Amino acid sequence: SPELATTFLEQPLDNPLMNAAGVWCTLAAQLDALVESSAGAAVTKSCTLSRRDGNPEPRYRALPLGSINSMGLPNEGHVYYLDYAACHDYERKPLFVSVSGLSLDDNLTIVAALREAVLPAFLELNLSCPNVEGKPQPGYDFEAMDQFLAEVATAYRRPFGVKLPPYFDFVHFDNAAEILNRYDNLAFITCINSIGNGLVIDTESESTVIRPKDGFGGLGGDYVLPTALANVNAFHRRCPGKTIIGCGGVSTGEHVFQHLLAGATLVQVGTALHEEGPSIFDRLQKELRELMAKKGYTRIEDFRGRLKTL
Ligand SMILES: O=C1NC(=O)NC(C(=O)O)N1
Repeated sequence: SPELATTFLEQPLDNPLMNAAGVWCTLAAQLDALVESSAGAAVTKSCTLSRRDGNPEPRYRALPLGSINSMGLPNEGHVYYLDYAACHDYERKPLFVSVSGLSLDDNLTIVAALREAVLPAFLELNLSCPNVEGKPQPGYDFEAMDQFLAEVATAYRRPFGVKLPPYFDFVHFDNAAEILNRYDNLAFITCINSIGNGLVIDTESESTVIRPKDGFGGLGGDYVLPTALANVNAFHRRCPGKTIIGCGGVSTGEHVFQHLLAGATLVQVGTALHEEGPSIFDRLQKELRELMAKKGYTRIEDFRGRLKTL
C-alpha cells in the first residue's frame, strides 16, 4: 500500500501528520497521548515566559463548520515544556516546541533557554496569536516581525521556524516572504494560524458564543481551508529554500492530500483533532493512503508540491 514516510529537515518521519500547536498539547499527559498516537510528530502548546491562566471562559466553541477560540495563551510556562522536551524520546518521533513570548525580550529569554538545553526539538516561533488583548500579532507588523527574526535568528543560531497568520493580499505574501528569505537559519514556515477576530453569533440567544474580546476570536476548521491552502502555496512559491508546514482546515485525508499538493511537507491538525482526539491520525492516514492508491501514487514525493494551474 502507498508509503507515507517522509523527511523533515533531514529527519525521518513515519508520516507527515502532527497536531497544530495549542491542540491536545498543553499538559504532559496530552503530549504523551500524541506521542503514543500514530501522529508522525508533535508540537507543544505555545509557551510564554511564565505560566498563564489565559482568557475567561467560555473561550472555545466547536461549530458545524469549524471552531472559534480566544484561549489567550493558557500554558504552563516555558520551563515546563523545556522539561518535557528534555525527557522526550526523539528516536520515536520529532517534537516541536512552540514559543509565543509576550515581548521580544521574553522570546529571547525562552529561545536562549531552549538553545542552552541543546535538545533535538524544533523551535516553532509563534508570530500569530490573535487572542491576547493589547498584543497585536507580530506577523501583521512587518517591521516588528523583521526585528523579532533578526534577534531570534542570531540568538538561536540553529534551524527554526515561524507560525504565520493568514495573509490575504499578494503584496503581503511578497513582503512577508522577502523578510523570511533573509534568514538562512529560518528553515521552515507553518501556515496558517487561525483566521483572527472572527465573530460567531448565536441567533437564538442573540449573543456572542465566547466571552473574551466581545466574542471576537480565531476561526479554524472548514472555514479556513482555502485560505490555509493559499498561504501554503504562496510561501512554497516564494521561499524555495524553505520547508512549508501546512495547517488549517484539515479533517480528512483529502484535505491532507491538498495541503501536500500545495507544497506542504508536514500537515498539522487543529480543530478536527480537538473534536475527534488522537485516533484521528489513524483515520487521516487510512484516507490518504486510499486516495493515493486510487490515483496510482506510491509515495508522497510522487505528488507533493505539484499543484497544477489552468
Ligand atoms: O496562536 C494562537 N492561535 C489561536 O488560535 N489561539 C491560541 C490562544 O489563544 O492561545 N493561540
